[in-house]
Amino acid sequence: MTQAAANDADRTYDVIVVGAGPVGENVADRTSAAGLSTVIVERELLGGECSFWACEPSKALLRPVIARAEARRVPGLRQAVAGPLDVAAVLAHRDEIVNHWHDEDQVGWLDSVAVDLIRGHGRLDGPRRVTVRTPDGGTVRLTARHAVAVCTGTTTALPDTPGLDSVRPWTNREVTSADHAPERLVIVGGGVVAVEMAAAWQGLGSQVTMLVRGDAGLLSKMEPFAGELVADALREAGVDIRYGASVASVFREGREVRLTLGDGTLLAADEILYATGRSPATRDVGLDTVGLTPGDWLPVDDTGRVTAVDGGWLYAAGDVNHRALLTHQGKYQARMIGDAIGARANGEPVDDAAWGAHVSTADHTAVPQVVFTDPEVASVGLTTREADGSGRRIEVVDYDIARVAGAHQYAQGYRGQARLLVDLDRGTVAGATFVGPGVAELLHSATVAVVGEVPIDRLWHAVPAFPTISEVWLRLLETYRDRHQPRRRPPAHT
Ligand SMILES: Cc1cc2nc3c(=O)[nH]c(=O)nc-3n(C[C@H](O)[C@H](O)[C@H](O)COP(=O)(O)OP(=O)(O)OC[C@H]3O[C@@H](n4cnc5c(N)ncnc54)[C@H](O)[C@@H]3O)c2cc1C
Ligand SMILES: NC(=O)c1ccc[n+]([C@@H]2O[C@H](COP(=O)([O-])OP(=O)(O)OC[C@H]3O[C@@H](n4cnc5c(N)ncnc54)[C@H](O)[C@@H]3O)[C@@H](O)[C@H]2O)c1
Repeated sequence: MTQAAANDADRTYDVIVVGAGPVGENVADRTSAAGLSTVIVERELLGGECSFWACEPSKALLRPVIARAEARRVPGLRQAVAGPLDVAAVLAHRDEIVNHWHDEDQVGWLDSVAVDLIRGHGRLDGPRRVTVRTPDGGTVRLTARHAVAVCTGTTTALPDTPGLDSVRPWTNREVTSADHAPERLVIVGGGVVAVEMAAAWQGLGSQVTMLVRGDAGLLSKMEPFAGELVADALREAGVDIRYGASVASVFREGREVRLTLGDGTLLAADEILYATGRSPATRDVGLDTVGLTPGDWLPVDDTGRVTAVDGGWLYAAGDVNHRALLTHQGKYQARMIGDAIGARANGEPVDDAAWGAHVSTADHTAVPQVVFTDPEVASVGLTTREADGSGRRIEVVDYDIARVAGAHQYAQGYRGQARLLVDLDRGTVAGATFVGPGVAELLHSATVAVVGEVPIDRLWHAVPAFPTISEVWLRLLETYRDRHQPRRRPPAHT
């Protein structure tokens, strides 16, 4: 039964989940599957940021931009896609993907997995208790027999730049739901949201200017060549990327946003997007009632229990625990956490050894991510910088993907780069990064290799089909082998 009555007095459930983004939904699904009565509290739309203002709409905007760029590299097809995109059709498709910002599909799914829904703003109210302020002004008081899971996600972190309050800056919400391409769009930031949205809106007709602080380049948390290749392509698409650029002040005059940069440069735009990272949505969830500080992230152990709270009843999953701000990784945590809550409540053993059924071990060593730009960036596990500080003996193996036969078939003038990090003591892959058109679907092979700790010797038997871009695996193995077993020179023929 969903949509529990708004002012249904006090109610008791086995499990209360606050926040019905992709992560909260999955926690609730698993606790319900364990036979626990479960209620989920959501103040906006079921499906959360990801479904309506992040992953889904952003990928809908990017897909035609990437497809067109790729088609333009295929001889014989290039001429057919020389023109501009049909922006109205792209936006209409985006609207369909987000179901016009309605969540009845998710409500139906919740019903099918026997989870109750209460619409409203949830706040902790002491141990195991949650109070919900409902849209009609009512209050529902909930008590959990076993667990409360906070899955409230994040919002855009905005700096305190003078004037920012008054300009109505775009965040991920406006940039993914806009109904037209602004003529001039300034993007502050050089991370994942910034590069994806720069690619999308430049492709849809805006003149994009990126203001990137410092000199670390784009995508600074990834291998440096990732940001470099993406920057090259963005520039070729017409994006103006300015490094070492900060916004000193900003104001809106009429419809125009006026900026003064740190070096005194003046800039004008129609909209300004802040893609400057995320803040936990914990300011108003009653953390103070359980001894925590409002606005903080919620660090957890590997079974998802909030470490700073006694009693083991409070869990946090997804963005809000700050482990990996990605939908798939949050949903992975949710499955483990939901099952761990179920095991504990049912008096069953908790399998909390590394890689066990109730722990999110992969959060530490094997987080996959794809950046959906042209070229795509796909990475999992350690980067070279992380390896440097890890104390592990790591060897870096690089290969130019353009030299792979599958890449020649894929696109004329293919540009791409692959990097494997080999753990020399274990003889396994510790990390991988692929940059290039069409590499997103290569990533899961690397994730399996990292999580499965597949020995390099065994990887020789995983034969990539010819002529696919996956043959880069073979070239990486050959590069590694030839370094360790230099070719011997055959004797001269006499
Ligand atoms: C532009 C953009 C693009 C992205 N693209 C990708 C991508 O392609 N792939 C990927 O893996 N990740 C992507 N991400 C990250 C992804 O969106 C997040 O990792 C994911 O949404 C986290 O899910 P969550 O359930 O933890 O939080 P959210 O999706 O933020 O959901 C939290 C939910 O909790 C609700 N809530 C909050 N407080 C309360 C309260 N007090 N009471 C009741 N309900 C409450 C909110 O309304 C919301 O529905 C992207 C992020 C952005 C900003
Ligand atoms: N395809 C995907 O998987 C995908 C897509 C989008 C977002 N996400 C996730 O969402 C999260 C948020 O993305 P994001 O791009 O907002 O964060 P991010 O941490 O990737 O990048 C933030 C950027 O803003 C800059 N910045 C921070 N504060 C600033 C300030 N005060 N002034 C100027 N610049 C500042 C940083 O230097 C960095 O370049 C990330 O963790 C990301 O993994 C994932």
